[in-house]
Amino acid sequence: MSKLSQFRELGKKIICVGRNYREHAAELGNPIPSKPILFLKPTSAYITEGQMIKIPLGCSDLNHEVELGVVIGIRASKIKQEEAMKYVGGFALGLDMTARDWQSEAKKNGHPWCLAKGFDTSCPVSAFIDKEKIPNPNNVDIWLKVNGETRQSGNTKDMIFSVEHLISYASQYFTLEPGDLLLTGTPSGVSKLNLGDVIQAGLGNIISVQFTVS
Ligand SMILES: CC(=O)CC(=O)C(=O)O
Ligand SMILES: [Mg+2]
Repeated sequence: MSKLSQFRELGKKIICVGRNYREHAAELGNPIPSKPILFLKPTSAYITEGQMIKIPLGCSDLNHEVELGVVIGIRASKIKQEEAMKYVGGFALGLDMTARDWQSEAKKNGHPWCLAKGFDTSCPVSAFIDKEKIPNPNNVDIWLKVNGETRQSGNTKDMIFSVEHLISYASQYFTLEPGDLLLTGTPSGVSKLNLGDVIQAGLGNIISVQFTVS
């Protein structure tokens, strides 16, 4: 697997992890999870560079969440943490775009986050990153700027649950298939976006992307 088009075409699922960084859980007033919090986005949420992030109709608080994405390379079901990296095909940078006003409302009412997290254009992604370029996914700088100003700056070493733990955990419940994308949660610094904002985000100097909000 060497091209983004492959993971988009093959990918059947976008599995996301919530509250995987203590500081992000704290900034939204959420408790620290004792096990991974998983949710799904539809693959219709994907966009790639050159496409615009659209503020969904009626949303008044669109937020950015920059995340390390793990692209599954080999079908995996009920695998152990120790063998998890064998199933990784590569990586990607992903943005878990979130309608925060809708998510807050859903949380208050005990409703699912489907609309708040899964609307069209809610999953901008980078090109596929070869596995060898990230020998240790649990120690990668991750950053995001809006109009040139740094908003998120973290490192995956601060994740509560490691990449291996997340893959193993998710595989106990979902069969992971080649091309599936696992978004591993966002560090602190999420903030509101406005029409015309330009987002730049990256993993250290391994990869960077740019998207405009329209
Ligand atoms: C509170 C959230 O939106 C959870 C989430 O997606 C995260 O990355 O953390
Ligand atoms: Mg997220």
